[in-house]
Amino acid sequence: MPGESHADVPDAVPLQVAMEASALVTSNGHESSPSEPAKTLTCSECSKTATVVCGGCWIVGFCSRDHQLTGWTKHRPKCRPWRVSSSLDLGRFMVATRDIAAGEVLMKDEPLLIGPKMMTEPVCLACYRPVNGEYICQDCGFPLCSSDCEGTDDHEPECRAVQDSGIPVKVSMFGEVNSMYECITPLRILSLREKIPSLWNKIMTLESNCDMREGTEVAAITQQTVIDIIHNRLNLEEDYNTEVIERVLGILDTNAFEIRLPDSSILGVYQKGSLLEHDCIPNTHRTFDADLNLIVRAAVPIKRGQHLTSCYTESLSTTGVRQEHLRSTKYFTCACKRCRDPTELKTFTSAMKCSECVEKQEEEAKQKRAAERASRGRGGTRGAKRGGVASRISQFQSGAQGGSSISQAEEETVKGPWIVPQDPLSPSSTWACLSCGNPANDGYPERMTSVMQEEAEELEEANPSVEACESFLKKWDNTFHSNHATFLNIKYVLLHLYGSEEGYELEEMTPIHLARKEELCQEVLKVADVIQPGISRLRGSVLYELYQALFYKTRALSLVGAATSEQARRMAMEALTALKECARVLCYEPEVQPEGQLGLEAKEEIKILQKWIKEEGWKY
Ligand SMILES: C[S@@+](CC[C@H](N)C(=O)[O-])C[C@H]1O[C@@H](n2cnc3c(N)ncnc32)[C@H](O)[C@@H]1O
Repeated sequence: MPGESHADVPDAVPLQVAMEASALVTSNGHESSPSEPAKTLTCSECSKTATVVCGGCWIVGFCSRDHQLTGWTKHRPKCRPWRVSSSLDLGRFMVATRDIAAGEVLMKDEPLLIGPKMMTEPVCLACYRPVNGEYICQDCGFPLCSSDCEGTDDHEPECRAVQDSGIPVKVSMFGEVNSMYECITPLRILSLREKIPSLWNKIMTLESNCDMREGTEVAAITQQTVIDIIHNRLNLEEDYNTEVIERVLGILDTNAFEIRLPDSSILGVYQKGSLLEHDCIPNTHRTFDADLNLIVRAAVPIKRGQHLTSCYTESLSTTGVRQEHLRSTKYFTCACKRCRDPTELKTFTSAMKCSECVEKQEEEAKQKRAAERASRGRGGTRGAKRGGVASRISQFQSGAQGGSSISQAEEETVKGPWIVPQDPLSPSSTWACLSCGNPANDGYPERMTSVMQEEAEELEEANPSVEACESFLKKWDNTFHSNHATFLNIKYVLLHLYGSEEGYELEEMTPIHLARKEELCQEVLKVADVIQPGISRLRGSVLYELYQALFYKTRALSLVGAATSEQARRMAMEALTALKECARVLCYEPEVQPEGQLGLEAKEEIKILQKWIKEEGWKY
């Protein structure tokens, strides 16, 4: 159109280039290739033979750049770098139609419906802040935060249903899960059938897994709670039969996203977002904006033809836990490359230690040390052994020179003394040691893992301290791999406590404690880089802590003259690299979230750190 700005119109890609890339994708053997632009592709403006395709989607053709520009207003709402495909195994899924850069927005999706979580403590049914019963809705009795939240559209369905039942709700326990809330989000969906049929129809297109859900424990539990409340407490049996409620429950189980708000979490149902396939190593990253739109970005570069994936489960958990969660709530067995590999891509996040092999290795190491001592006694280097603090500080300095305290982990091979499931996709798999091949006793890994897991949960709930976390790790160190998911969760807590707990404030921390903080950050990051690569909140928040550990370490060692200026410069540059990566990774997080705030702080601190490095006189 004359005078219209074309600043946001994607490039025109010559048809030949698009076709060659398409052939490349197919010949590279990616799981699925995008629909190749047909040789007879026509211009979507004038129907002449196309010579270019839109560089935003690589799907729609034009005869010229001019027609691409004139057609942009029409094409723009549909222009996206992915298309929907389907298969028998996966149902519908999304495939990249062109190469996508990390950070690129793949979709912005408005919520079809928002509601409280099924298992929630009482929250305001309009703004979702936790409530204490001081204010209740005059019409239905559900607690709200104030009169401002009364009469909102969101709260209308349950409010009307309770009013029609003639018996107001009475919530008397606060701060703990209340079963009355389980029916609210399902009821909000059900009410759309009459109120907004177009929205209802969209929600009904989502996968419900109803046939798989039937007869399961999850279905039995919801029968007792949700269906009973809707039928018997709210007298809505004639409006909503069991079948339709179960379908809605299935849709919620399968598709609802949990949205973190500053003081609570809620559920959101999204149409496009629901088509993302699961992978335990996702290639997309999601956030929610202030209007609760779902924003999905590429977490890593994505190649044309690759599926777009998201992680439906807790990625910092063992294969057994992830598989069980996916089977019982999403009704499929994940066969991603992490799940299929007993070592989980050498992260060993489910592995136990084989005590016999460890003892054997320790004995061999002892004999090797003794032999070395004997050879030193015959004229080798004298006084090489330095114990305790001195050795930790020297380790700490060598870290600054490019060595790493986790180099042992670097050398880990799939032949280590690690007990892993032989068939990780089977819940009844046998476990065996990768080194000696001996199988573990039946059920032993599962029992030990759940005992440790329970203890870790108690620890996390009890406001843990540095001391408590360290003794937990020490207690289980002989039984589990140091990258076990439960260890990593405790290490994540611990690396934050070093630097914040009273007595461990950053300014006060000893070099040894700073070294420990750095070591913990490196250990968690090393796994996070594999299981949550690229743009990830986990990586971002650990990188910030790593920057702090490195910065204070540099300062502490420089102050006491324990680092040469070259070493100090190198450590400071490492701190700067961690900080820059942290800012890059967290720049997409909403400001209302702690990670968003951390990203902003990181951005500011980059300038301060650069100034400091300059003032210290180190070149960079
Ligand atoms: C949120 S939906 C994804 C969209 C869905 N495929 C559809 O057609 O509507 C989740 C469901 O998709 C299927 N699914 C997603 N990821 C999968 C995967 N990695 N392997 C097998 N099935 C998967 C499962 O049926 C799962 O319950």
